[in-house]
Amino acid sequence: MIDKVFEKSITKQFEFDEEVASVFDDMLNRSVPYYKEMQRLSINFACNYLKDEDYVYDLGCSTASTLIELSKHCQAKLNLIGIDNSEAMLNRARKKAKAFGVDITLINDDLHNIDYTNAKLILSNYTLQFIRPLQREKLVKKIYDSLQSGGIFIFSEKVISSDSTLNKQSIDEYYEFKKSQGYSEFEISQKREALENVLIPYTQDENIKMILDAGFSHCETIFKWVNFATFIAIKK
Ligand SMILES: Nc1ncnc2c1ncn2[C@@H]1O[C@H](C[S@+](CC[C@H]([NH3+])C(=O)[O-])CC(=O)[O-])[C@@H](O)[C@H]1O
Ligand SMILES: O=C(O)C(=O)Cc1ccccc1
Repeated sequence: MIDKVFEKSITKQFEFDEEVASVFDDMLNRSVPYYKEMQRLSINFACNYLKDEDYVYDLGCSTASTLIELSKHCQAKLNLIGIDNSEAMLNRARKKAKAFGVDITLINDDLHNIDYTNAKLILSNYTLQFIRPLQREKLVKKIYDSLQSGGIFIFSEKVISSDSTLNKQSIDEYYEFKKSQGYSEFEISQKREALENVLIPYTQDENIKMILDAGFSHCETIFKWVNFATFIAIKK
């Protein structure tokens, strides 16, 4: 279904409710530049590290697109676990996983409550940005502690620039992208307002610092388009 959520006047903050879930795949494809390419790269890099019986967790799995694609592209027989606290998203995830014949354990819970023990790969595309800063640092520490040695964490985030001029230019560039995807100026500004204080982006350097502070031995970006970045972090 086509995303028209922000065509009407909005009075509440952005939420992953039934209305958003019903158009979510279209929303993501039209709102995140190079979403499919970022997903393809996350999966290809992930597959380099995976072998049979490994545990893979997707934090903020939404409609399970990434886990379904991962299972199609990786040779290894994996234990796939998707976590999200939106039942509306998980309903769609269950239907899609069934339709594609992919076995995924889908858990409705807050990301902080999950035991990620023995994870080989933890994925989290465009989800940490919705976690409050102090909680975010805590979650990343938990991710680090749970990974096996040699395990990896791949995540994507909307980022900001610490240079205010460049930051403004990046926002302008992003709005041009959204216009090119068919969103009107009204929809763009409505969504920006709804996301205020809900989506809290860090700079690229802040993201890398958070990862290294948690204990990871290495972190770098494998993809970046203006203010959207994908990172890979490695636990020694
Ligand atoms: N505290 C939380 N606990 C559990 N889930 C949460 C929490 N906060 C947010 N979520 C969930 O995180 C997901 C973020 S969307 C991820 C896209 C996906 N990774 C994709 O590549 O298709 C990104 C976006 O919409 O920008 C939503 O489904 C929320 O319900
Ligand atoms: O659409 C936006 O304005 C964004 O900042 C990215 C985004 C995409 C999908 C859900 C939430 C935020």
